Amino acid sequence: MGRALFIGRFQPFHLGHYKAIEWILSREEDVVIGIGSAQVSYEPRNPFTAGERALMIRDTLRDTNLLGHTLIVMIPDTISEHTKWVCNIRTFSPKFEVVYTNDELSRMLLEEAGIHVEPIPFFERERYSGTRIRQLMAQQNPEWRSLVPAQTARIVDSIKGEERVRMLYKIAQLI
Ligand SMILES: Nc1ncnc2c1ncn2[C@@H]1O[C@H](COP(=O)(O)OP(=O)(O)OP(=O)(O)O)[C@@H](O)[C@H]1O
Ligand SMILES: NC(=O)c1ccc[n+]([C@@H]2O[C@H](COP(=O)(O)O)[C@@H](O)[C@H]2O)c1
Repeated sequence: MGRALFIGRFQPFHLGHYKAIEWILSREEDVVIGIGSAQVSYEPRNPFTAGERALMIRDTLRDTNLLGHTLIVMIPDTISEHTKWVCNIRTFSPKFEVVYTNDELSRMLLEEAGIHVEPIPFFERERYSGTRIRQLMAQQNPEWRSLVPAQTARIVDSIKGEERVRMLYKIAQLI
């Protein structure tokens, strides 16, 4: 039991992410939630700002009493300078013993830097996927609401997020 880092883009924060955090906290004392691609927003694959994503996570964890075991940090990308990304992680996160991620590029970069990496079991991956949720939002299909915590849905509504995703897909000619 120590401190872990869990990295993701959380576009948006969904129930698969929430179950992953519960699972990590069944093995670790504390989890640092690293909001990856923190500098990116208003893109079809990354519609929400780092601040909006932080609110989705904070409000969900506060209402489920996990907030006291978590810390949210922003991790900006180093775009094509992949070897510098681990340096960003060390700059923006407090020290940790292990990183949880299923992203293969992240795993490779972290392991090459001598960091211990563990995978996360997927929870109902066919349902809980950021890509699928953004597609449903772009189609204005309310099914996305059953795939995210109520607190995420509330933040998305407060920023007219469904309309934003639809517009971003339209601009990119994805719908
Ligand atoms: N349903 C899930 N169960 C467990 N872990 C998940 C689930 N969905 C995503 N994760 C993991 O959470 C981390 C962050 O994921 P990310 O923010 O990319 O979500 P995603 O659903 O994979 O989104 P996208 O489809 O936009 O890539 C990754 O390691 C990812 O594998
Ligand atoms: N060079 C880089 O900036 C670099 C390399 C590997 C992963 N990452 C980031 O790590 C995060 C991985 O999270 P996902 O599991 O959501 O893909 C993403 O934000 C991704 O951009 C960044």
